[in-house]
Amino acid sequence: MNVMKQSVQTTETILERTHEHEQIIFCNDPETNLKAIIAIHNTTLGPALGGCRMHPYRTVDEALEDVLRLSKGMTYKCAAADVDFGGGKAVIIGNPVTDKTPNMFRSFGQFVDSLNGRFYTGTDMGTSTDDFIHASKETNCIVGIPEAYGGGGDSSIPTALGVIYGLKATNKAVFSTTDLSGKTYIIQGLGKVGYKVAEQLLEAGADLYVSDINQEAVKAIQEHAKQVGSIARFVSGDEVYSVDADIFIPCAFGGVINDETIEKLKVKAIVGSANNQLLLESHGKLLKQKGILYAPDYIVNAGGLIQVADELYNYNKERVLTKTKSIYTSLLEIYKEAELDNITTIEAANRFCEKRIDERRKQNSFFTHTKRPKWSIRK
Ligand SMILES: NC(=O)C1=CN([C@@H]2O[C@H](COP(=O)(O)OP(=O)(O)OC[C@H]3O[C@@H](n4cnc5c(N)ncnc54)[C@H](O)[C@@H]3O)[C@@H](O)[C@H]2O)C=CC1
Ligand SMILES: O=C(O)CCC(=O)C(=O)O
Repeated sequence: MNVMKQSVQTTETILERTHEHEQIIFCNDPETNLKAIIAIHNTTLGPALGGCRMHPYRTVDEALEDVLRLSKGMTYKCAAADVDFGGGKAVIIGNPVTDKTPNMFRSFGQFVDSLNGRFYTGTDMGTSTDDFIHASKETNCIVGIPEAYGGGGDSSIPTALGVIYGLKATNKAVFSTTDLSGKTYIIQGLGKVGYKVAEQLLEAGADLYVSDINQEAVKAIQEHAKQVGSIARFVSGDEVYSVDADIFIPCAFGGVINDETIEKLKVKAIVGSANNQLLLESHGKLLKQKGILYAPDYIVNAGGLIQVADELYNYNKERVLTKTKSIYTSLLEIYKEAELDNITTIEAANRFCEKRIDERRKQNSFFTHTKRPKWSIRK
């Protein structure tokens, strides 16, 4: 009896905790050791679209928290980038270095397919385009696979480009120049996105501080720095927040901007690809009080989304580059609005996205005619 009561309460707690989301799918396949969660946050703008992360979460609770936050972020990212998709994301519980198998990703593809076009997915932290070649054998709802397999290719390339445009806009706002040289940047995470950002900054003549638990990536970027006559100094995970530099570029995990790290930060701005950089929205206020300009993560890192969304409309490289470039102007507009209304940059960005979603919800309020959705091109 007590056990029954407890389990009912637990279910209610989960429903309360996920009340902002439309649908949560828990996926278990003992044959392939797949344990995954797919979260669909909001499909007002279209079917959910968002990458799949693989991480050795310590508990299912930690994985659930991550996927809830990531999928909500995708709803805002889609609205800001003006693509007709909604917010969704997936997480696979496991170590990306030791636990991956092709069959695990085929199994994941089967779960995605069972959603019948409500969720499209591709790479994120801990997953690669190769993983999704396996998943794409089971479903058409995979994006970001190589062009040779019918996809648009590695989405971290436009993501990194978007970060560079974000850095130019922020340099313009803080230092009155779009020139990236002559400044020092701290990059946390030299993975698919961070490494490409580091290369482009070094080539532009910037000095870097870099931090990654993967020493191979650190060595490789230091070698690249030597070749182009710049410097990439290694800093440990503890030191990364207190380095005296101009801009902090988080390109690894979320929640890195919190009470503890804000106290240490000496930079003038934060512009990075990591999703959910602010542990809480209130940390945006603390940054503002400290005079640190925060570039909202989902504006800066939208390049990958722009590319994978475009794949679903018949991919066009020029269009992707033009839309990615517009991250520069979007960010400057957000900085301006935040200043005018004396609000934080994340408040200004959220307000813009919520307005766009509300307007679309109203437009969808009456039936016109049966139409084939644009996004079913590949069905
Ligand atoms: N791949 C993409 O196109 C997009 C990625 N993002 C976000 O950008 C971030 C990075 O994504 P990817 O580069 O794709 O991931 P990735 O898995 O390729 O790279 C992550 C890097 O962070 C490093 N790392 C892990 N723990 C660390 C720690 N404690 N300190 C320093 N480095 C650490 C890893 O060793 C790895 O080199 C993630 O938050 C992801 O959600 C956002 C939009 C698109
Ligand atoms: O970049 C991608 O492959 C998909 C978009 C996404 O998941 C993201 O922007 O976080």
